[in-house]
Amino acid sequence: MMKVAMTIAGSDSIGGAGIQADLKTFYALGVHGTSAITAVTAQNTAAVEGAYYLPPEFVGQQIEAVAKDVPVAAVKTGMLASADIVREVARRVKLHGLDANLVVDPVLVSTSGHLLLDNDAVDVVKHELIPLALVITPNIPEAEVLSGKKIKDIENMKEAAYLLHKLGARNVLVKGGHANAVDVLFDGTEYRIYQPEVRVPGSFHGTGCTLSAAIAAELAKGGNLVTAVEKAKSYVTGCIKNHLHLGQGAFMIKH
Ligand SMILES: Nc1ncnc2c1ncn2[C@@H]1O[C@H](COP(=O)(O)OP(=O)(O)OP(=O)(O)O)[C@@H](O)[C@H]1O
Ligand SMILES: Cc1ncc(COP(=O)(O)O)c(N)n1
Repeated sequence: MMKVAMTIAGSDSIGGAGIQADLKTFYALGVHGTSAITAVTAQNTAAVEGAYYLPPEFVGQQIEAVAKDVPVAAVKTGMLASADIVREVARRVKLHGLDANLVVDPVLVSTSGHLLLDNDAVDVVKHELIPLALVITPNIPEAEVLSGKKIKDIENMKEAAYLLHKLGARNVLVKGGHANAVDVLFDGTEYRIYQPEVRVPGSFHGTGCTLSAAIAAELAKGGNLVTAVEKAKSYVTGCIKNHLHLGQGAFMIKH
């Protein structure tokens, strides 16, 4: 039977990141994609021009409608917008037993520089959502904010992963797209280094969303985390290699 994955994230009108990237990834990797939208953004490859947050209880209602109807094998979270939405998502994850394969992408700021999570929500993500996660997938700036540690090299990525693991996530993947595209996975005991097949020059929109959605898709199909990350990295590298120059800002990756 086809496996079901869910994304809890924001809508991106230009179709490169957020819910749109996640559903394309789920489709490409052969799982049925479902969604709970947290916010609707008016954005393009150059800027986020506006963001409209949905009421937290309506985010919860979307999760409930899906979870009571189909078996959700894996979930990823992306843009969560406000502290109250984060609290509602954490509550629903527990209520519907969605934490076994929960991938938390702690999205803070867009590539174009817009805040996608209110400042007062950062502590709620740290203390209420991250402890439920099978894996969290911060990029370097997010790992710096969440761990309080400056990151300059792979040793620093390992140190940040170690500190973030203490928040209660079962695994931590620090992504190196903002450096040399080497990613570091820490499971509490061992560090694994994922080398990119190639580091493509340029700035890309939606790479992090795509990677976390691909990890969720591979987990939904029954893979373990180490191979799910490996396959997800290879999927996102392929999308980056096939990028398109559609807009005025960051490149659009191609699924
Ligand atoms: N230029 C690149 N070439 C190859 N791989 C890349 C490149 N940029 C990012 N990646 C890979 O893409 C994945 C996403 O990492 P990245 O650090 O870009 O996340 P992010 O900053 O959250 O993404 P987003 O642009 O969606 O915010 C990682 O596996 C990273 O190594
Ligand atoms: C709705 C939404 N979710 C996530 C991102 C992050 O992606 P990026 O860092 O590539 O801008 C985004 N821009 N918009």
